[in-house]
Amino acid sequence: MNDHPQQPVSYGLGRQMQVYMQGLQGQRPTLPVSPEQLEQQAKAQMSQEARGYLAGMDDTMRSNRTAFEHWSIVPRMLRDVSHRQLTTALPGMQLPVPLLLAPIGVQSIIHPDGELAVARAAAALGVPMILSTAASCNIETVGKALGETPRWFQLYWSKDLDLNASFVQRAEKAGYSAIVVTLDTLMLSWREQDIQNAYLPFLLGEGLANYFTDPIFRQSLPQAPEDNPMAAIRHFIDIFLNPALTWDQLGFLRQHTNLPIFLKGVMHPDDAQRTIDIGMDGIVVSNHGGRQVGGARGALDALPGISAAVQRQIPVLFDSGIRRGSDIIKALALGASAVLLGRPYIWGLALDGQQGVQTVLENLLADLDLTLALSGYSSLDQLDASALVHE
Ligand SMILES: Cc1cc2nc3c(=O)[nH]c(=O)nc-3n(C[C@H](O)[C@H](O)[C@H](O)COP(=O)(O)O)c2cc1C
Ligand SMILES: CCCCCCC(=O)C(=O)O
Repeated sequence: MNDHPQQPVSYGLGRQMQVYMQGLQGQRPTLPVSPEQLEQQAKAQMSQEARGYLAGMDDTMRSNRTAFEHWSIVPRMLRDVSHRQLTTALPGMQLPVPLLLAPIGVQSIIHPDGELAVARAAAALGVPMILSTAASCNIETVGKALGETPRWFQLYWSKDLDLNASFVQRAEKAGYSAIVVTLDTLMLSWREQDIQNAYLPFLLGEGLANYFTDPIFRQSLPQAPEDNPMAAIRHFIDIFLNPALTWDQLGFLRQHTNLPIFLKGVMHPDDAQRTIDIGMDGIVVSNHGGRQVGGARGALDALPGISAAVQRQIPVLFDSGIRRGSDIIKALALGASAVLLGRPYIWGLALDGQQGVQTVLENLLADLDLTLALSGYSSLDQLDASALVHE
């Protein structure tokens, strides 16, 4: 089954046959295979607060999905797709698959093992993970759980420059190989469900592991967070909100790390050009999964214009609305080098911890591998806009 050394048996045909063979022994998949059913089942077992926090603006999330529906793959036939290549090259690194786990904060509200369960699943499959600044488990502990698996660190740029530098240095020391600075969350949006539930996990001290373990953060407090958590939370809120941030301040990061720096949340070609002008290494086209700007453009609709502006000078990554293998193919054909998976792995986490995340990833990679082959492509670099029509 696995005659190609670069392809683990769990992709494509291997995964498909494994599931059918288990069916012959009376076993059914433990998690829903369809993303829609997975979402429904996961939400049904979450607390109202966790479900509300995971939500986004309905209209922007709908735009994200509609954008995918307007592009169709045009399959090509008889092109020998017996050996597929899912690796993708980014500056200074080779990714085993064109997929990374998007930074998602405060996973302890979804499952008690949170980011650790996700890291173990990522490590089992070699899928790179991006750890959020607002994680419920710290940079070093998650780094250890990942072993040799590639990991990136997502930075929320706070008002405290020394703290930003400290986070990046900790990430570098713990083996993280890129920094992702998120631009679209300098403040939290008007989140209707959270407001209705009067719930924000950070105010309960959740999702602050990186802050509470940081020497720079700790030295700004009157007392240690363990002794006076409310003072620590108040200081966090004070420095987190940073609406005054501008492009010219990002250069500071360059002086503090040699790691590649990606800017996440770019939705306009001029902002993509600005990213190149200030010497950054990559872009993540994203509207934060429809969580920040209501009435915003679907992220995939922004991708062709940004790819055209960037002209492959730096890699363009993509997220917001990836649910199936065909979605990944569409994003890659429109110029992305890789995609970030958001909520689907969190639904797997909610339903079955580490195993749930692993199953979601195995299914998605199998779907990607088969859809790529059946569309007539054997490697990702063959994909371009000619693989699609817009209708
Ligand atoms: C509950 C939740 C928390 C998130 N936390 C972060 C975060 O801490 N940092 C960040 O850059 N993006 C965060 N994101 C955005 C994701 O990285 C990603 O952009 C988004 O989930 C992609 O959309 P999708 O979920 O529709 O695939 C979060 C998203 C969700 C759903
Ligand atoms: C006040 C802390 C906000 C952290 C934001 C985490 C995030 O990106 C999201 O909820 O979305």
